[in-house]
Amino acid sequence: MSRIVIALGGNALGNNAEEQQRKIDEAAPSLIGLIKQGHEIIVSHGNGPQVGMINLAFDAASQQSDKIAKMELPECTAMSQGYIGYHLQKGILKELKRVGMPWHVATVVTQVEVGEHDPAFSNPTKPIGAFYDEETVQSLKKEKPDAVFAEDAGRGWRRMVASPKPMEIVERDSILNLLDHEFIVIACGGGGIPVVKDAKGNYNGVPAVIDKDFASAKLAETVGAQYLFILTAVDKVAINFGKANQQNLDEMTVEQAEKYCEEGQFAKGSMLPKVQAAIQFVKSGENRRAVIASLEKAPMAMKGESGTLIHA
Ligand SMILES: Nc1ncnc2c1ncn2[C@@H]1O[C@H](COP(=O)(O)OP(=O)(O)O)[C@@H](O)[C@H]1O
Ligand SMILES: NC(=O)OP(=O)(O)O
Repeated sequence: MSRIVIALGGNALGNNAEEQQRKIDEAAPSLIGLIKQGHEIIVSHGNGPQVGMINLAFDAASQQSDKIAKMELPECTAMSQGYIGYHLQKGILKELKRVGMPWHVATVVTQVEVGEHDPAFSNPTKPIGAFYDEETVQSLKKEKPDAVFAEDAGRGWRRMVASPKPMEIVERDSILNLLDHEFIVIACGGGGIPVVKDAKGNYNGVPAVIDKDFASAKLAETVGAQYLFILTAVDKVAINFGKANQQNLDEMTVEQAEKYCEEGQFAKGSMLPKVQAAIQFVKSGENRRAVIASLEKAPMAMKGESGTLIHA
Protein backbone atom coordinates (compact mmCIF):
# COMPACT_ATOMS: atom_id res chain seq x y z
CA MET A 1 0.00 0.00 0.00
CA SER A 2 1.22 3.51 -0.82
CA ARG A 3 0.20 6.88 0.55
CA ILE A 4 -0.64 9.12 -2.41
CA VAL A 5 -1.23 12.88 -2.51
CA ILE A 6 -3.44 13.75 -5.47
CA ALA A 7 -3.44 17.32 -6.77
CA LEU A 8 -6.45 18.18 -8.95
CA GLY A 9 -6.16 21.04 -11.43
CA GLY A 10 -8.39 24.09 -10.89
CA ASN A 11 -8.79 24.51 -14.64
CA ALA A 12 -10.16 20.96 -14.83
CA LEU A 13 -12.98 21.78 -12.37
CA GLY A 14 -15.10 23.83 -14.81
CA ASN A 15 -16.51 27.35 -14.74
CA ASN A 16 -19.52 27.18 -12.42
CA ALA A 17 -20.80 25.20 -9.45
CA GLU A 18 -22.94 22.80 -11.51
CA GLU A 19 -20.12 22.00 -13.93
CA GLN A 20 -17.69 21.59 -11.02
CA GLN A 21 -19.88 19.04 -9.22
CA ARG A 22 -20.40 17.10 -12.43
CA LYS A 23 -16.65 16.98 -13.17
CA ILE A 24 -15.91 15.89 -9.60
CA ASP A 25 -18.62 13.18 -9.77
CA GLU A 26 -17.01 11.95 -12.99
CA ALA A 27 -13.55 11.98 -11.37
CA ALA A 28 -14.60 10.25 -8.12
CA PRO A 29 -14.39 6.66 -9.51
CA SER A 30 -10.75 7.34 -10.51
CA LEU A 31 -9.93 8.57 -6.99
CA ILE A 32 -11.75 5.70 -5.29
CA GLY A 33 -10.14 3.38 -7.86
CA LEU A 34 -6.81 4.11 -6.15
CA ILE A 35 -8.28 3.16 -2.74
CA LYS A 36 -9.64 -0.05 -4.28
CA GLN A 37 -6.08 -0.82 -5.38
CA GLY A 38 -5.17 -0.66 -1.67
CA HIS A 39 -3.74 2.86 -1.49
CA GLU A 40 -4.42 5.71 0.91
CA ILE A 41 -5.26 9.08 -0.69
CA ILE A 42 -5.01 12.71 0.34
CA VAL A 43 -6.60 15.18 -2.07
CA SER A 44 -5.56 18.74 -2.82
CA HIS A 45 -6.92 20.97 -5.55
CA GLY A 46 -6.32 24.15 -7.53
CA ASN A 47 -8.47 27.28 -7.40
CA GLY A 48 -7.03 29.61 -10.06
CA PRO A 49 -10.31 30.16 -11.96
CA GLN A 50 -12.42 30.01 -8.77
CA VAL A 51 -10.41 32.40 -6.55
CA GLY A 52 -10.35 34.96 -9.38
CA MET A 53 -14.11 34.63 -9.87
CA ILE A 54 -14.87 35.09 -6.14
CA ASN A 55 -12.57 38.12 -5.89
CA LEU A 56 -14.09 39.69 -9.02
CA ALA A 57 -17.66 38.98 -7.85
CA PHE A 58 -17.11 40.87 -4.58
CA ASP A 59 -15.35 43.72 -6.42
CA ALA A 60 -18.26 44.07 -8.84
CA ALA A 61 -20.93 43.75 -6.12
CA SER A 62 -19.19 46.31 -3.89
CA GLN A 63 -19.34 48.81 -6.77
CA GLN A 64 -23.11 48.23 -7.03
CA SER A 65 -23.95 48.36 -3.32
CA ASP A 66 -22.39 49.93 -0.25
CA LYS A 67 -23.80 46.96 1.73
CA ILE A 68 -21.26 44.60 0.14
CA ALA A 69 -17.57 44.88 1.00
CA LYS A 70 -14.64 43.76 -1.14
CA MET A 71 -13.11 40.39 -0.28
CA GLU A 72 -9.34 40.03 -0.02
CA LEU A 73 -7.42 37.14 -1.63
CA PRO A 74 -6.77 35.06 1.54
CA GLU A 75 -10.52 35.06 2.32
CA CYS A 76 -11.29 34.27 -1.34
CA THR A 77 -9.00 31.21 -1.16
CA ALA A 78 -10.68 30.18 2.12
CA MET A 79 -14.08 30.40 0.37
CA SER A 80 -12.81 28.37 -2.58
CA GLN A 81 -11.49 25.67 -0.20
CA GLY A 82 -14.95 25.52 1.37
CA TYR A 83 -17.07 25.11 -1.73
CA ILE A 84 -14.64 22.95 -3.71
CA GLY A 85 -14.14 20.80 -0.57
CA TYR A 86 -17.92 20.52 -0.23
CA HIS A 87 -18.26 19.29 -3.83
CA LEU A 88 -15.37 16.86 -3.37
CA GLN A 89 -16.89 15.49 -0.14
CA LYS A 90 -20.26 14.99 -1.85
CA GLY A 91 -18.76 13.35 -4.97
CA ILE A 92 -16.39 11.09 -3.02
CA LEU A 93 -19.07 10.04 -0.47
CA LYS A 94 -21.50 9.20 -3.28
CA GLU A 95 -18.92 6.98 -4.97
CA LEU A 96 -17.89 5.34 -1.66
CA LYS A 97 -21.56 4.52 -1.01
CA ARG A 98 -21.98 3.14 -4.53
CA VAL A 99 -19.05 0.74 -4.16
CA GLY A 100 -19.82 -0.05 -0.48
CA MET A 101 -16.58 1.25 1.06
CA PRO A 102 -16.83 2.55 4.66
CA TRP A 103 -14.35 5.45 4.52
CA HIS A 104 -14.83 8.93 5.97
CA VAL A 105 -14.07 12.21 4.17
CA ALA A 106 -13.17 15.62 5.63
CA THR A 107 -11.93 18.93 4.28
CA VAL A 108 -9.39 20.86 6.32
CA VAL A 109 -9.41 24.64 5.83
CA THR A 110 -5.65 24.91 5.48
CA GLN A 111 -3.32 27.83 6.10
CA VAL A 112 0.13 27.64 4.55
CA GLU A 113 2.97 29.76 5.86
CA VAL A 114 4.94 31.80 3.33
CA GLY A 115 7.90 34.14 3.70
CA GLU A 116 7.05 37.77 4.37
CA HIS A 117 9.91 38.85 2.09
CA ASP A 118 9.41 36.23 -0.62
CA PRO A 119 10.51 37.93 -3.90
CA ALA A 120 7.23 36.73 -5.48
CA PHE A 121 5.42 39.63 -3.77
CA SER A 122 7.07 42.07 -6.20
CA ASN A 123 6.69 39.82 -9.26
CA PRO A 124 3.12 38.53 -9.80
CA THR A 125 3.21 35.30 -11.84
CA LYS A 126 0.15 33.27 -10.75
CA PRO A 127 -2.71 33.36 -13.28
CA ILE A 128 -6.17 33.56 -11.71
CA GLY A 129 -9.73 34.05 -12.93
CA ALA A 130 -11.09 33.96 -16.45
CA PHE A 131 -9.23 34.15 -19.75
CA TYR A 132 -9.56 37.48 -21.63
CA ASP A 133 -8.62 38.79 -25.07
CA GLU A 134 -6.12 41.65 -25.28
CA GLU A 135 -8.79 44.27 -26.01
CA THR A 136 -10.78 43.42 -22.88
CA VAL A 137 -7.58 43.56 -20.83
CA GLN A 138 -6.99 47.16 -21.96
CA SER A 139 -10.42 48.23 -20.67
CA LEU A 140 -10.03 46.22 -17.42
CA LYS A 141 -6.71 47.99 -16.78
CA LYS A 142 -8.51 51.35 -16.88
CA GLU A 143 -10.96 50.15 -14.17
CA LYS A 144 -8.25 48.44 -12.07
CA PRO A 145 -4.94 50.24 -12.74
CA ASP A 146 -3.01 48.25 -10.11
CA ALA A 147 -3.98 44.85 -11.52
CA VAL A 148 -1.36 42.97 -13.55
CA PHE A 149 -2.39 40.98 -16.62
CA ALA A 150 -0.26 38.64 -18.75
CA GLU A 151 -0.62 35.95 -21.37
CA ASP A 152 -1.18 32.46 -19.84
CA ALA A 153 0.55 29.66 -21.75
CA GLY A 154 -0.99 30.56 -25.13
CA ARG A 155 -4.57 30.27 -23.75
CA GLY A 156 -5.44 33.98 -23.41
CA TRP A 157 -4.79 36.85 -20.97
CA ARG A 158 -5.34 36.49 -17.23
CA ARG A 159 -4.89 38.50 -14.08
CA MET A 160 -1.59 37.71 -12.34
CA VAL A 161 -1.06 37.77 -8.57
CA ALA A 162 1.90 37.07 -6.29
CA SER A 163 2.60 33.39 -5.65
CA PRO A 164 5.07 32.93 -2.78
CA LYS A 165 6.57 29.49 -2.09
CA PRO A 166 4.88 27.35 0.61
CA MET A 167 7.07 26.82 3.70
CA GLU A 168 4.95 25.08 6.39
CA ILE A 169 1.43 23.67 6.58
CA VAL A 170 -0.15 25.22 9.68
CA GLU A 171 -2.82 22.50 10.09
CA ARG A 172 -0.23 19.69 9.67
CA ASP A 173 -1.17 17.89 12.91
CA SER A 174 -4.91 17.99 12.17
CA ILE A 175 -4.27 16.43 8.74
CA LEU A 176 -2.05 13.69 10.21
CA ASN A 177 -4.61 12.96 12.92
CA LEU A 178 -7.40 12.52 10.38
CA LEU A 179 -5.19 10.21 8.29
CA ASP A 180 -4.47 8.11 11.39
CA HIS A 181 -8.25 7.72 11.79
CA GLU A 182 -8.72 6.49 8.20
CA PHE A 183 -10.20 9.66 6.74
CA ILE A 184 -9.81 10.65 3.12
CA VAL A 185 -8.45 14.15 3.73
CA ILE A 186 -8.93 17.12 1.42
CA ALA A 187 -6.32 19.76 2.30
CA CYS A 188 -4.20 22.61 0.96
CA GLY A 189 -6.96 23.60 -1.51
CA GLY A 190 -5.89 26.40 -3.82
CA GLY A 191 -2.35 25.98 -2.49
CA GLY A 192 -3.57 26.84 1.00
CA ILE A 193 -4.45 30.23 2.49
CA PRO A 194 -1.17 32.20 2.38
CA VAL A 195 -0.23 33.44 5.85
CA VAL A 196 2.85 34.98 7.49
CA LYS A 197 3.78 34.61 11.16
CA ASP A 198 4.05 37.81 13.19
CA ALA A 199 6.40 38.57 16.10
CA LYS A 200 3.85 37.08 18.57
CA GLY A 201 3.65 33.82 16.57
CA ASN A 202 0.17 34.56 15.17
CA TYR A 203 -0.72 34.03 11.51
CA ASN A 204 -2.01 36.77 9.20
CA GLY A 205 -3.31 36.38 5.63
CA VAL A 206 -1.38 37.98 2.77
CA PRO A 207 -2.62 39.01 -0.71
CA ALA A 208 -1.36 36.11 -2.83
CA VAL A 209 -2.33 32.72 -4.27
CA ILE A 210 0.06 29.83 -3.64
CA ASP A 211 0.67 27.41 -6.49
CA LYS A 212 -1.22 24.21 -5.62
CA ASP A 213 1.43 22.02 -7.26
CA PHE A 214 4.15 23.35 -4.92
CA ALA A 215 1.77 23.21 -1.93
CA SER A 216 0.87 19.62 -2.85
CA ALA A 217 4.57 18.69 -3.00
CA LYS A 218 4.95 20.20 0.49
CA LEU A 219 1.83 18.29 1.66
CA ALA A 220 3.20 15.03 0.21
CA GLU A 221 6.52 15.58 2.03
CA THR A 222 4.69 16.47 5.25
CA VAL A 223 2.50 13.34 5.32
CA GLY A 224 5.37 11.06 4.20
CA ALA A 225 3.68 10.07 0.94
CA GLN A 226 5.36 7.71 -1.49
CA TYR A 227 3.63 9.26 -4.50
CA LEU A 228 2.58 12.71 -5.67
CA PHE A 229 -0.03 12.53 -8.43
CA ILE A 230 -0.59 15.79 -10.30
CA LEU A 231 -3.77 15.33 -12.32
CA THR A 232 -4.57 17.74 -15.10
CA ALA A 233 -6.11 17.87 -18.58
CA VAL A 234 -3.36 16.05 -20.54
CA ASP A 235 -2.40 12.33 -20.36
CA LYS A 236 1.36 12.97 -20.36
CA VAL A 237 4.00 15.66 -20.16
CA ALA A 238 5.40 16.44 -23.58
CA ILE A 239 8.53 17.97 -25.02
CA ASN A 240 8.09 20.22 -28.05
CA PHE A 241 4.49 20.59 -26.81
CA GLY A 242 2.05 21.73 -29.50
CA LYS A 243 4.64 21.40 -32.29
CA ALA A 244 4.74 18.88 -35.16
CA ASN A 245 7.54 16.99 -33.38
CA GLN A 246 5.71 16.78 -29.99
CA GLN A 247 6.92 13.79 -27.98
CA ASN A 248 4.86 12.53 -25.04
CA LEU A 249 7.01 11.20 -22.21
CA ASP A 250 6.32 7.94 -20.32
CA GLU A 251 8.96 8.75 -17.74
CA MET A 252 11.89 11.01 -16.95
CA THR A 253 14.57 11.11 -14.30
CA VAL A 254 14.90 14.21 -12.13
CA GLU A 255 18.08 15.02 -14.08
CA GLN A 256 16.26 14.85 -17.42
CA ALA A 257 13.36 16.89 -16.04
CA GLU A 258 15.74 19.60 -14.83
CA LYS A 259 17.37 19.72 -18.25
CA TYR A 260 13.99 20.09 -20.00
CA CYS A 261 13.04 22.90 -17.56
CA GLU A 262 16.28 24.73 -18.43
CA GLU A 263 15.52 24.30 -22.16
CA GLY A 264 12.14 26.00 -21.61
CA GLN A 265 10.12 22.90 -22.64
CA PHE A 266 7.30 23.61 -20.14
CA ALA A 267 5.00 26.63 -20.14
CA LYS A 268 5.32 28.98 -17.15
CA GLY A 269 2.23 29.07 -14.94
CA SER A 270 0.92 25.73 -16.33
CA MET A 271 3.22 22.71 -16.91
CA LEU A 272 6.45 24.21 -15.51
CA PRO A 273 5.29 24.41 -11.84
CA LYS A 274 3.97 20.83 -12.09
CA VAL A 275 7.33 19.47 -13.26
CA GLN A 276 9.22 21.64 -10.73
CA ALA A 277 6.93 20.44 -7.90
CA ALA A 278 7.45 16.82 -9.03
CA ILE A 279 11.24 17.32 -8.98
CA GLN A 280 11.08 18.92 -5.51
CA PHE A 281 9.07 16.00 -4.11
CA VAL A 282 11.22 13.24 -5.65
CA LYS A 283 14.36 14.93 -4.30
CA SER A 284 12.85 15.33 -0.81
CA GLY A 285 13.41 11.69 0.27
CA GLU A 286 14.09 8.15 -0.78
CA ASN A 287 11.58 6.10 -2.77
CA ARG A 288 9.48 9.13 -3.67
CA ARG A 289 7.91 9.25 -7.10
CA ALA A 290 5.72 11.75 -8.91
CA VAL A 291 3.24 11.16 -11.71
CA ILE A 292 1.71 13.81 -13.97
CA ALA A 293 -1.37 12.35 -15.64
CA SER A 294 -4.95 13.05 -16.63
CA LEU A 295 -7.70 12.81 -14.05
CA GLU A 296 -9.58 10.07 -15.95
CA LYS A 297 -6.53 7.83 -16.23
CA ALA A 298 -5.25 8.06 -12.62
CA PRO A 299 -5.80 4.34 -11.79
CA MET A 300 -4.08 3.38 -15.08
CA ALA A 301 -1.22 5.75 -14.22
CA MET A 302 -0.80 3.96 -10.88
CA LYS A 303 -0.25 0.73 -12.82
CA GLY A 304 2.25 2.48 -15.11
CA GLU A 305 -0.15 2.36 -18.07
CA SER A 306 -0.59 6.14 -18.47
CA GLY A 307 0.91 9.44 -17.30
CA THR A 308 4.52 10.57 -17.02
CA LEU A 309 6.53 9.12 -14.13
CA ILE A 310 9.24 11.33 -12.60
CA HIS A 311 11.76 9.38 -10.54
CA ALA A 312 15.27 9.65 -9.09
N1 LIG B 1 5.13 20.57 -22.20
C1 LIG B 1 3.84 20.38 -21.95
N2 LIG B 1 3.32 19.14 -21.90
C2 LIG B 1 2.02 18.93 -21.67
N3 LIG B 1 1.12 19.95 -21.43
C3 LIG B 1 1.58 21.21 -21.45
C4 LIG B 1 2.96 21.48 -21.70
N4 LIG B 1 3.13 22.83 -21.66
C5 LIG B 1 1.93 23.37 -21.37
N5 LIG B 1 0.99 22.41 -21.26
C6 LIG B 1 -0.42 22.72 -20.94
O1 LIG B 1 -0.50 22.79 -19.53
C7 LIG B 1 -1.82 22.40 -19.15
C8 LIG B 1 -1.84 22.09 -17.65
O2 LIG B 1 -1.72 23.30 -16.94
P1 LIG B 1 -2.99 24.00 -16.23
O3 LIG B 1 -4.19 23.93 -17.12
O4 LIG B 1 -2.54 25.32 -15.75
O5 LIG B 1 -3.14 23.02 -15.02
P2 LIG B 1 -4.26 22.73 -13.94
O6 LIG B 1 -4.86 21.42 -14.37
O7 LIG B 1 -3.47 22.60 -12.68
O8 LIG B 1 -5.24 23.86 -13.90
C9 LIG B 1 -2.11 21.23 -20.05
O9 LIG B 1 -3.49 20.98 -20.17
C10 LIG B 1 -1.48 21.70 -21.38
O10 LIG B 1 -2.44 22.40 -22.14
N1 LIG C 1 -3.82 27.71 -6.66
C1 LIG C 1 -3.55 27.10 -7.83
O1 LIG C 1 -2.40 26.74 -8.14
O2 LIG C 1 -4.63 26.91 -8.66
P1 LIG C 1 -4.62 26.30 -10.16
O3 LIG C 1 -4.07 24.93 -10.09
O4 LIG C 1 -6.06 26.32 -10.56
O5 LIG C 1 -3.77 27.22 -11.00
